[in-house]
This record gives sequence, structure tokens and C-alpha cells, in this order.
Amino acid sequence: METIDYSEKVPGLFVTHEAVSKSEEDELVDFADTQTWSGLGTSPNPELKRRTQQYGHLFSYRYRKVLQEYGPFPESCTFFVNRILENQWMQNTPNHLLINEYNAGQGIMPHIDAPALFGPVIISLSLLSDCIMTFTNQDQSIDILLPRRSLAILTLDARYKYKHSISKDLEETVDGVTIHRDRRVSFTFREIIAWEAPK
Ligand SMILES: O=C(O)CCC(=O)C(=O)O
Ligand SMILES: [Fe+2]
Repeated sequence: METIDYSEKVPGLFVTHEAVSKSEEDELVDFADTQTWSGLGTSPNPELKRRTQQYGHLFSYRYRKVLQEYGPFPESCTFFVNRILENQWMQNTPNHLLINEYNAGQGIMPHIDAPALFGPVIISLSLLSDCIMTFTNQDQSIDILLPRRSLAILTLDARYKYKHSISKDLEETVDGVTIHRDRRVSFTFREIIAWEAPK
């Protein structure tokens, strides 16, 4: 594992390479593929244009609030939750796991994860494919390579001031490195701090 500090480009952004091994990557993806995916017309969150799974709690994209507590994370993920705490990637035990699947040609629009609902650190594990995450802040746009099996750690400005997005492009270049997008599965761990935003 090696952590790259991108703070000079995007304050509060870190990327830890090889956060999981190849066999752990297989284990996590195999687990996800034995479970039911939602999105693309399937509830909950049928309106999403990509397939997702949620553990710990159920967040509704439509209503912008947490709807239900599911209980502990699946057994297959506990090794990684332990690693999160051992490395202090997050201070508190995550209570929400969002699995996103992006097939080639799928991305995610620029957004900031709801500041009122999710805690100060958002971490996202990239599996199966490299991708570029773009951080935008007013007129700045910074492309960051998230290699397969790396963990992106968003804190401070990277978490609260920059929007993050993933393009739909099948081929992209960052810092002279060209990547080819394939199916990507990400595991995003967050801490839910409130079920809905104060009115
Ligand atoms: O796929 C990722 O790494 C990021 C997902 C994300 O930004 C989100 O679901 O809020
Ligand atoms: Fe996000």
C-alpha cells in the first residue's frame, strides 16, 4: 500500500494504492454479484441509471433521506472495515456501504455527497477497472487517476468544496496515462450522521 497525497491539487484528497489484493478484489466483487442489484428500474432507487446495492442503511436518492436501518455489513466486507479502522482512513466505523456498478459507458454526474447526512470522510474503493475522478470547484477541474484496487479518501475541501464525477468516456488520459474503462465496481463507505437534512 502506498498513499498519494493530492492536497496540492485538491486539498484533503488522498489515494491509497493496492488497498486490497487481487484475491480480496475477487472476493468483494464475487460477493456483490451473488446479491440483488437495484437501480435501472429495480427498487429501491429504481430511477438510478446504474446498478447499486446498499448495506447498513438504505438511502433514498429520490427523497434525499435515509429510510431504513439494515443492520451490520455483510461478513465478506468485515476484513475491509477492520482495515479502514486500523489505518484510520475513517475515525468512526462506517455505517453505510454503497456498491456502485459502472459498465463501460456509465458514469456519475458532478455532486457533493450530502454534507448534512454523511460524515466528514468519504472513502471509495475502485475494483475491476481504473477510472478518472474529476474534482470541480468553480472554474477549476482536476482529473485524478483512481487505479483499480485503490482507495480514494475524500476529506476537507475534497469532501465539502469540490464536486466529484466520473465520465462516461471509454478511454481517457490523465498525466499522460491513457486508461480504458471496463466494468468498474466501487465500494463507498460513509458514516450516516443524520437521517434527513434539517428543514
Ligand atoms: O464510484 C465511486 O467511486 C464514487 C461514487 C460516488 O461518488 C457516490 O456514490 O456518491
Ligand atoms: Fe459521491
